[in-house]
Amino acid sequence: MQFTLADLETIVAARAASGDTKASYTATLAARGVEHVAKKLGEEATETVIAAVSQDDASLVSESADLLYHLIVLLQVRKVPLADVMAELGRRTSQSGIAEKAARPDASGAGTHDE
Ligand SMILES: N=c1c2ncn([C@@H]3O[C@H](COP(=O)(O)OP(=O)(O)OP(=O)(O)O)[C@@H](O)[C@H]3O)c2ncn1[C@@H]1O[C@H](COP(=O)(O)O)[C@@H](O)[C@H]1O
Repeated sequence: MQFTLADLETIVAARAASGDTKASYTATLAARGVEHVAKKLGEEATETVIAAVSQDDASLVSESADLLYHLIVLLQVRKVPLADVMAELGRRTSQSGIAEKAARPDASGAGTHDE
């Protein structure tokens, strides 16, 4: 069976709850709080961007895994279930991203999706 983000969320929740900062990187991150985890997530996002534009596929896969892991830890520290994120993504499948952006209250009708 394929490993899923929900499986990772279960592992991360258990490791964060363990408080075992000697044995668990997750526990170390969680103990340092949301601001530290958010900073790490930003660093991993930057490393993923660099891999995307200038490194090979293996590097992009590795940096993407780091990015998703740190996002799961951030959600855990904020006590936001991954299921809430998946439900939001599921809700969005009812329309295209372009239609969604045009329907926003602040949409001016000008501009493109790249802005
Ligand atoms: N998927 C991951 C995962 N991806 C990345 N990392 C860690 O994220 C860190 C990123 O490296 P960096 O160089 O950016 O950070 P660092 O310099 O090591 O750390 P800082 O001092 O900067 O905080 C490394 O220590 C990686 O080992 C992960 N650590 C844990 N997991 C998963 O979480 C599970 C539990 O891990 P522990 O909590 O460590 O038991 C593991 O079995 C994995 O399934």
